[in-house]
Amino acid sequence: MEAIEVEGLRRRYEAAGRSGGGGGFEAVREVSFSVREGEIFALLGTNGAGKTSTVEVLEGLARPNAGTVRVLGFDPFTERAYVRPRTGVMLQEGGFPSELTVAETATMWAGVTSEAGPPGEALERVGLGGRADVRVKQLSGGERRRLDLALALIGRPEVLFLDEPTTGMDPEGRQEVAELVRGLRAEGTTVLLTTHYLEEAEQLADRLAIMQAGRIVATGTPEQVVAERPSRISFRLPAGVAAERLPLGVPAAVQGRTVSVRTRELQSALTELLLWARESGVTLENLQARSASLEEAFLEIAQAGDRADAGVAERKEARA
Ligand SMILES: Nc1ncnc2c1ncn2[C@@H]1O[C@H](COP(=O)(O)OP(=O)(O)OP(=O)(O)O)[C@@H](O)[C@H]1O
Repeated sequence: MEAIEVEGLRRRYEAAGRSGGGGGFEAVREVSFSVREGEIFALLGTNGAGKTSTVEVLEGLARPNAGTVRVLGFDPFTERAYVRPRTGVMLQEGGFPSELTVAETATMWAGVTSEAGPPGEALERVGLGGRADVRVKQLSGGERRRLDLALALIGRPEVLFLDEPTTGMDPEGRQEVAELVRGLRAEGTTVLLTTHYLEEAEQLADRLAIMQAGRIVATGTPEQVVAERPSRISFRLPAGVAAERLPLGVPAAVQGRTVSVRTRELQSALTELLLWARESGVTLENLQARSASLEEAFLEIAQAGDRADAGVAERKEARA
């Protein structure tokens, strides 16, 4: 069953001082995706792509301008009473009173959460068990994110929204949160997260969507998104061999003595290259062949989007 369903979602911010009609800014433009029960789904995109604007609608904090959104089968805005107790939300800025201690904050939060578990258990889970008596204002940025996460977990949610959960954490902290999120998935929790750490998304997400200027421009499993991008072969140009003599059908870029080739046919290009090297009696030093990473795929998509935006701006200028 689908835990989250988004169909044709649009969200517009009205220009200051006016409502309805034209003007304003459309931050989310016809976004559709779904997240299955027990799945980890990552929403990725450059700054301002529309991730938070989308997630806020799913959290019931804002009403869509168009389209439909369902969380556990309910409208999170109009049927908030059914959805809210079953979801956990970790916002980008928790904003809790900084004079309270970690334990007091968790206890206070448990008091306003229906079917809350023991606050201490949630703190232990995020590795803050030993920091219970520390005031919130004395926590590091990464520890505050952990506290935000503990609060999101207190109601033992079926669906968990994590908006940039690991921002400000050191690599070890990020790894711990990744482990925790995997543990939650094993228990059947559905997780929707936004992140700027692409490696994190690649390792953690069952499926993901990349947003650009309010639209989804790529979606699928991390492997599917990456598979659409060319792989890369690189090696040192053997002494006495001119780059033009290389057998690769695809244009190779030569920088200094390093040759790099981008290809969608990694296996056949590599076979061709290795056969040529054997026949020519040359050694290809520093030979590397690898599929694109999610980071490369992301950058390529983002740059293509920027070029498209520039094209639109140019056309608009030409018409003006
Ligand atoms: N309250 C608001 N009023 C007007 N415009 C807004 C408002 N909130 C966000 N925006 C605009 O909507 C766009 C999308 O913002 P959003 O915060 O959803 O992006 P994001 O993908 O979450 O970015 P980030 O990665 O920086 O958090 C941005 O251009 C932003 O400036």
